[in-house]
Amino acid sequence: MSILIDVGNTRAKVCVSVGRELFAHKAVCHKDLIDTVNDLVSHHNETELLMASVAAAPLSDELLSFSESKGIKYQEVKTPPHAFGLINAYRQYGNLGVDRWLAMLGARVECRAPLIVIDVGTAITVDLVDEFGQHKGGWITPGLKTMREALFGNTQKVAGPGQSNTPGSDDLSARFGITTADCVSGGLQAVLIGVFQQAKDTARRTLKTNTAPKLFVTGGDATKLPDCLLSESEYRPDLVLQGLNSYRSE
Ligand SMILES: Nc1ncnc2c1ncn2[C@@H]1O[C@H](COP(=O)(O)OP(=O)(O)OP(=O)(O)O)[C@@H](O)[C@H]1O
Ligand SMILES: CC(C)(CO)[C@@H](O)C(=O)NCCC(=O)O
Ligand SMILES: [K+]
Repeated sequence: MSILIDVGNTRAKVCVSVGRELFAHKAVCHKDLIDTVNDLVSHHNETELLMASVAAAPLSDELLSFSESKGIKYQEVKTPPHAFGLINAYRQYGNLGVDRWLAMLGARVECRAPLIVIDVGTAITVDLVDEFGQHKGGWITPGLKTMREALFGNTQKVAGPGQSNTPGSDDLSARFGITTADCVSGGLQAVLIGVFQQAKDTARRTLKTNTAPKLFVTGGDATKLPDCLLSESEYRPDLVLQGLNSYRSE
């Protein structure tokens, strides 16, 4: 039995794994991580901690000390040049975010055909993998909350109390808004639709094929994608944790 920890820039995602099965999922803010892990450790014996982080180092150090104090095996996964049949496209392989690496691994477990992973978190990342497991590269763009905060932080009149600024299932990008709230929501949806469309086009051109690769979506804001994007995607909330599960030692 292992405890898997995916530390993102906004939140940490934690779960317990037995074989291929993941359960007891939790998403917590960084300051609650140790307590959450401690709670899981006290309810499950013979555990090992497996973690991957794109956040600042102190959290990894805290988890290491915690594991040592409990006498639990601890492993931090870093982005490798290749592993489990997946090949990193970055020449400076360690610079590729480990969450991007693990999400691709998680998708590859399920699909050996060409695939795109779109992770809608603090940042939105796009990554393409071909049928041979070769990562072909990707994109990094601001996430929804990051875009909203940048917009509101740099304008006087765009943010306002009571305005709903999250894109919903209503396709606001199909028409133009006539309230500030609709203009912002529609604008964010248009950005998302543009990223998806461009990802599919660029993937087809990169792979020199007319077939669109299978599209996997994950991340804390994936459920806020407009219906037209969700309906063409495989939604896997725990893709990064699934990838991390490949590293279990048991
Ligand atoms: N309870 C919550 N607390 C904070 N953010 C939440 C919550 N529920 C959903 N979200 C959304 O999830 C987004 C973060 O997604 P996620 O947790 O996947 O990011 P992350 O893994 O921390 O970030 P990244 O991997 O990009 O560094 C936030 O921008 C926010 O809009
Ligand atoms: C892009 C994020 C923030 C997405 O979580 C993360 O994967 C990261 O910090 N990456 C490092 C830069 C890179 O992947 O090139
Ligand atoms: K993430």
